[in-house]
Amino acid sequence: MFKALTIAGSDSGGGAGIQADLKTFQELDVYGMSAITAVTAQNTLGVQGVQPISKEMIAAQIDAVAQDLGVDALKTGMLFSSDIIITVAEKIRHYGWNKVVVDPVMIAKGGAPLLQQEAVTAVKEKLLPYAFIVTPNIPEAEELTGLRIQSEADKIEAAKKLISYGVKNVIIKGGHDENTNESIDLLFDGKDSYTFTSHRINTKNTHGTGCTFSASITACLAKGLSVYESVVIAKRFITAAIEADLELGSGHGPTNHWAYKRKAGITV
Ligand SMILES: Nc1ncnc2c1ncn2[C@@H]1O[C@H](COP(=O)(O)OP(=O)(O)O)[C@@H](O)[C@H]1O
Ligand SMILES: Cc1ncc(COP(=O)(O)OP(=O)(O)O)c(N)n1
Repeated sequence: MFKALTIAGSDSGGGAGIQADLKTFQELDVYGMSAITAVTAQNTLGVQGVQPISKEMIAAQIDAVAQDLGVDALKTGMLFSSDIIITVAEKIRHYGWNKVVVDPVMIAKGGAPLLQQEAVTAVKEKLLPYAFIVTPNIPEAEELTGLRIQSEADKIEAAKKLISYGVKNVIIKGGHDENTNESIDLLFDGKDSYTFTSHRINTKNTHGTGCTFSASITACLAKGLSVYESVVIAKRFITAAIEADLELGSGHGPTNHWAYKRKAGITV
């Protein structure tokens, strides 16, 4: 039994956040656990409300999981404030967890802020030193490094800067690079870089792609796969999930978390 923890926000619409993470863990045969950092009122049209959880309650959720169930790997998603980031980083340090995937969630697809602007420094200084893998999209990588990203060389430069903050591996995702008909994710391990390419799927239903991708990586790390192997599986998982997108709601619909297993012919 492999176990993964997500420390992230709740998306009432079920497409992103904790809900996407737990669906992904389940589909990849990993037992999923959660520490909720914020509750959002959210659907495919956008975010209608955000209520952060107190840092004491977040710490209590993490302790409850750590002290009884155990954690093989964890991911962080929406962390909202500096206080929450510092609380989570302190728990990661305390429990000595090293399979830590940081998805530095900043802004939802509809434009709603999921991280306070003044908390960007806390991500860099307090959380990234504990990250085994960080998975920014292009705007997030630009915000964290202050660099403009327009080419593969720019992605490598930005990845090097992120490594200088103490991260072991960087994946800069290509979903926002709409100048190409491909979606190219770049992995940099501090020495070598690797690209993972899929055709760009023409759909508006990409709500929760980043959460689902980072949760897939976390599940694979929990099972003992290498970083490279985990990204291979995560890319297959998210591509299948976007290809078989769900026409739910009237805005940006969620991805299809069943698709990867169904593609492999596994049905119940
Ligand atoms: N239209 C698309 N077609 C194919 N893959 C996509 C598409 N949009 C996003 N992806 C993939 O989904 C994952 C999440 O990327 P991205 O959308 O950049 O993250 P985020 O949701 O954090 O903004 C990456 O693996 C990326 O390549
Ligand atoms: C509660 C919550 N967490 C994270 C996100 C952002 O998810 P992401 O996978 O980056 O997808 P989009 O917001 O780009 O659709 C969220 N919306 N809600």
